[in-house]
Amino acid sequence: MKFCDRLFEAAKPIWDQYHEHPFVTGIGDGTLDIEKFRFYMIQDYMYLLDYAKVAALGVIKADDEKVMGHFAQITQGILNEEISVHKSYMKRLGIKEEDVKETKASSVNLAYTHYMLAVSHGGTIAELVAAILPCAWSYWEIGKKLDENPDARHHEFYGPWVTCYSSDEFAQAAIWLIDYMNELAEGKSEKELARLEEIFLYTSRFEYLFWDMSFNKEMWSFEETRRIEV
Ligand SMILES: Cc1ncc(C[n+]2csc(CCO)c2C)c(N)n1
Repeated sequence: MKFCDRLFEAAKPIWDQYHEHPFVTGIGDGTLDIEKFRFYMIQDYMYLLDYAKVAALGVIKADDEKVMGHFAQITQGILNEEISVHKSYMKRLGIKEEDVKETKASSVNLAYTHYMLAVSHGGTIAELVAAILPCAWSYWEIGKKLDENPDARHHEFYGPWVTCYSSDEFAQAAIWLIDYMNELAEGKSEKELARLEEIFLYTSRFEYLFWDMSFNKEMWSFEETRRIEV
């Protein structure tokens, strides 16, 4: 059994819930309230900028030239391709650059990105990969599942999102990270593997919370700052 099979089994109870979440099913059948998607887009745009920084830390932490190049490609892909899907949605939704700059990160978004950044700054390359793997891998799983509905990619509004995340390019990015995680796990002690699994499960949980926060348009769930607008 490869290490990623173990990770997949351990995370299954969390990942199964992504597929049932109303935000995800709503993208698939086109019923998701556009205002919820608007909230998600702005928070996700901020998330991606931090993810691009984490991938750039991969360039720093890796010592193999090919691996360094791959991480550089992830950063480049996010900044120049994935973000272009976000930009086109933002245009359709009338979201301006200033709107994004003026918006604060939600509690879940901040906790998630700062957890990834902390693990990546302080940890090994294996810990960095464990932290970012649920992001790439679970979106691929979600994209594939949504694409099983032949109408999903043709939906007038959510179609481009489904097409983007079920694309071969995203599949390849996820597969590369899975293979690299398996390679990094080889020869590690059970203590080290358990630490990698712990990180993987934490960011898997954050992925669920990100869907849920978007569905509820939740910024900070206490009275004082509830008035922060998006
Ligand atoms: C909260 C959140 N989680 C995951 C993704 C998806 N994603 C982000 S970067 C990347 C490419 C990795 O190679 C992928 C698939 C997202 N957009 N937002």
